[in-house]
Amino acid sequence: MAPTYKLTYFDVRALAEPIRYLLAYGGIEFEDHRVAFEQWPAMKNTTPYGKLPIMEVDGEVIHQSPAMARYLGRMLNLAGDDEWESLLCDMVVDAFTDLRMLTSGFFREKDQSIKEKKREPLFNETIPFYLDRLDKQVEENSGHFVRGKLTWADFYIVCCLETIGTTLKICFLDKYPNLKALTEKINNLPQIKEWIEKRPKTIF
Ligand SMILES: N[C@@H](CCC(=O)N[C@@H](CS)C(=O)NCC(=O)O)C(=O)O
Repeated sequence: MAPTYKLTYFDVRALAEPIRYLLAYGGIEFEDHRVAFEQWPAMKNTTPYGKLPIMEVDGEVIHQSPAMARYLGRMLNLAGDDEWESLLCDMVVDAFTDLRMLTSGFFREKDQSIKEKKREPLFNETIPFYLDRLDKQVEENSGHFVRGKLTWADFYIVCCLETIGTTLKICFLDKYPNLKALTEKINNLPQIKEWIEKRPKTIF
């Protein structure tokens, strides 16, 4: 019997969307469980590290969005062709995560004066620093992050870049043609197009 998959996250795209993309790409049926923010405090301590997303695979709980994406990537032959290429996927996702942590820290910052201090260096230095490099990596790897091959790193980064753009209200892709082309390539895959059409419409 095929394993069962239940993905639990908030009713947003953000860190669950790469997982949803990969499940959709693989034609894997899954329960897309969305928790209301008001329900979360009561649920937090029932999760392994007090965070979402989590995914139940045949009832076993797994967590950490990059680990989940990597797991699905291996299952779907989207982790490169050998250990080295698998490492290349991990490295670019980990580098991207450094950026993501900074942008999500900014987005969540409640103290407006701290937020304003962080704004200029984040928008004018940090984000361009990372996006220049990510764009160059795609250019040098024939349109993907790893050696011209479709990998889970493409899915992970394309989805999370979209969230960075939406949450920080910035349209940066026009400045980064290789990231833009990769985003269009992923979003135009037939399974992903179908998922985008049917997924719930959410704020980010
Ligand atoms: N490293 C984790 C981070 C998970 C994470 O930060 N989740 C946030 C939502 S994006 C969360 O659960 N926030 C609620 C909380 O911390 O109480 C991953 O990649 O899955």
